[in-house]
Amino acid sequence: MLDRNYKKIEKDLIAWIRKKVNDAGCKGAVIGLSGGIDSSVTSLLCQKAFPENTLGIIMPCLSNPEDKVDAIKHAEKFGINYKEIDLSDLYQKFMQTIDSSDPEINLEEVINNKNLAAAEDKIKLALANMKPRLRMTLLYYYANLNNYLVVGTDNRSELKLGYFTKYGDGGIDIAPLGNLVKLEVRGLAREMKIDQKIITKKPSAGLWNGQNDQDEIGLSYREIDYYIVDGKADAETAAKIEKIAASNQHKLELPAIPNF
Ligand SMILES: Nc1ncnc2c1ncn2[C@@H]1O[C@H](COP(=O)(O)OP(=O)(O)OC[C@H]2O[C@@H]([n+]3cccc(C(=O)O)c3)[C@H](O)[C@@H]2O)[C@@H](O)[C@H]1O
Ligand SMILES: Nc1ncnc2c1ncn2[C@@H]1O[C@H](COP(=O)(O)OP(=O)(O)OP(=O)(O)O)[C@@H](O)[C@H]1O
Ligand SMILES: [Mg+2]
Repeated sequence: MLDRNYKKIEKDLIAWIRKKVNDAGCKGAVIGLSGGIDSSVTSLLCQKAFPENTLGIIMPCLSNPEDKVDAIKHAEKFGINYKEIDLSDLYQKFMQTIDSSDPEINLEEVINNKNLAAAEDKIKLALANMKPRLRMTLLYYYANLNNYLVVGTDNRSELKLGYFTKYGDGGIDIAPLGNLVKLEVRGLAREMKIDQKIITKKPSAGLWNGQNDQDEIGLSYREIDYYIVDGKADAETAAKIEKIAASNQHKLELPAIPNF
C-alpha cells in the first residue's frame, strides 16, 4: 500500500487543486494550519498550485503552544503566506455566554482546559467541537474576502470513519487528501520534504490536552488503513471500523429532506 508513486500523486493533486479552484471562478486557497501533517501537506500542495494566492491561518484555541511553533516553521520553510489569529478569548466568551444560561457546566474547569475529564463526556465533546466550528467560520471569512476556496485537510481514513466535526473541519469546499489514507499522506509528506517532526508527530485533533486519534478511536492508523485499502483486518477490527463508519455516515451526506 505504501509503495505508491508519490511524485506523481503530488503533481496530480496540485493540478487537481488548480482546476477545482479555477472551475469555481476563484483565485486561491485558504487552509487552517495546525502544525499537523494533514494541514502541512495540504497547504504545501496549495502553495504549489497558487504561490501568490494561498493563505494559511493558524488558529490556536487553548491549544498546545508547540503546535503553533511547528505551523509557523512549516509556513516559513516553504514560503506560505500565513496569519495567526488566536481564538481562545472568543471561545471563552462563547462558553461564558452558554454558562450564563446553563448552570450545569463547570466553567472553571472547562474554560481553563484543565481537568476536562471531570466534566460530563457529552459536555466535553460539545464544547470541544465548537473549536473547529469557530475555525471554519474564520476560514470562510477569508474565503469570501479573497475569492478563495476553503481547502480541507480530511484524509480518506478520517472520511471513512467520520472522524471530524460536522460543519467544523468537515465544513470545507474541497478535500485534496480525501482519497489518501493516513499512511499514504505520510508517504506524500516525505516526498514533499515536510519537516520530520511533523511527519512523526502523533496525530491529534488537539481539542483537549493529551487527545490523540489512536486513543480516541481505539484503533491505530495501520489497522484502519490496511482495512480500507486491502480489506485486511481481523473480524473484530473490521466490525468496529464499519460500526463507527455507519454511525457517522450522515456527515458525508446532505441534510435529509422529505420526498413528499
Ligand atoms: N443519523 C444522523 N443524521 C443526521 N445528523 C446526525 C445523525 N446522528 C447525529 N447527527 C448530528 O451530528 C452531530 C454529531 O456530530 P459532530 O458534531 O461532528 O460530533 P461527534 O461526531 O460526536 O464528534 C466529533 C468527533 O470528531 C473528532 N474530531 C473532530 C475534529 C477534528 C478531528 C481530527 O481528526 O483532527 C477529529 C472529535 O475528536 C470527535 O471524536 C449530532 O449532535 C447531530 O447533530
Ligand atoms: N490550531 C489550529 N489552527 C489552525 N487550523 C487548525 C488548528 N487545529 C486544527 N486545525 C485545522 O483542522 C484540521 C483537522 O485537524 P487534524 O488534526 O485532523 O489535521 P492535522 O493537525 O493537520 O494532522 P493530524 O491529524 O496528524 O493531527 C487541520 O488540518 C487544520 O486545517
Ligand atoms: Mg492535528
